Amino acid sequence: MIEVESITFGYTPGTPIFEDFTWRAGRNESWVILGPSGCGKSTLLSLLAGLLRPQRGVVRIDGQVLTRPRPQTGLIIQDYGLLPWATVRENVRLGLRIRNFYGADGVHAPRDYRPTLDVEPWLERLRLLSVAEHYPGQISGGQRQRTAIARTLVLNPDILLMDEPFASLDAPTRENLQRLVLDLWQERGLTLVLVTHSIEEAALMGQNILLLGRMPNHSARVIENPGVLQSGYRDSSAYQDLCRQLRARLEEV
Ligand SMILES: Nc1ncnc2c1ncn2[C@@H]1O[C@H](COP(=O)(O)OP(=O)(O)OP(=O)(O)O)[C@@H](O)[C@H]1O
Repeated sequence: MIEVESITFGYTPGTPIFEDFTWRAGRNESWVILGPSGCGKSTLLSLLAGLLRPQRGVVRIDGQVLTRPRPQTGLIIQDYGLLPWATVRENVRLGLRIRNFYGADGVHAPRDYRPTLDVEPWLERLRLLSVAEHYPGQISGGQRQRTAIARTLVLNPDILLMDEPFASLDAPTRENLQRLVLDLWQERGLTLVLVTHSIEEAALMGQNILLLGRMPNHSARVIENPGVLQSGYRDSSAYQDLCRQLRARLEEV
C-alpha cells in the first residue's frame, strides 16, 4: 500500500507543486498519473521512489515512512538508464550484482553471497536472448526498454514505477510493451504506477487514473477504469468514452 499523506513539496520556497496533498494506492493496483506538462507527474514519482522528500507530510509504503529509496521499488525512466558499454545480459545483471554487493537493504552486504545470477529466465521472458551479447547502441528502442524492464524485474520488486516509459517508441512497439507490462503486473502481483501525458495510454494501462492539474495540486482527482483488463478493451466503446472524458477533464485544468 502506498500512502501519500498531506504532503507539501516544492523545489523552491513559496512555489509548492503539491500542497497538503493526499492519495492512496492499494497493493496490486495499477495507477496512471496523467496531467499536463509541468504539473508535477515526475515529481510525484520521485517522491514515491524516495528520491525526493516532502517538506511536510509523509509518504508511507506498507506502513513504513519512506526516507530513502527502498530496494523493493523498481524505477524505470524514459531514457532506460542502460550502460552503453555493457551488453544486454550485463545490463540485466547489473541490479543483481549491486544487490549482492550491498545487500537487500542497500547498506549491508549479505552474509550468504549468492554468485548465481539468474537473469536467463528474464532474458527469455522478455525475448532478449538473441540480442543478449549486443550493446544498447546495437538494439532497437523497444529492445532497450525490454532490457530496462528485465533489469528491474530480476530484482523481484513489489512496486514498479515507470516514467513515460514508451514515449519514444513507435505505435506497434508501444502497444506490444503496454500489453507486456499489463501481463507482468498481473503475473508478478505488482503495484504499478506509470506516468504519462498520453490520454490513450492512461486509459489502456490505469485501473485507476490520478489526474493532476495546475500547481499546487491540493487533492487527488481519481477516475476509475475497471475495464482495463478486459480483452479487446482497446476497441471498446467504454475505452473511447473514457478517452473523451479524460480529454474534457484535461481541458478544464
Ligand atoms: N530539479 C528541479 N528543480 C527545480 N524545478 C524543477 C525540477 N524538476 C522539475 N521542476 C519544476 O517542477 C514542476 C513539475 O515538474 P515535473 O517534471 O514533475 O512535471 P511533469 O508533469 O512530469 O512534466 P512533463 O510532463 O513535462 O514531464 C515544473 O514546473 C518543473 O519545471
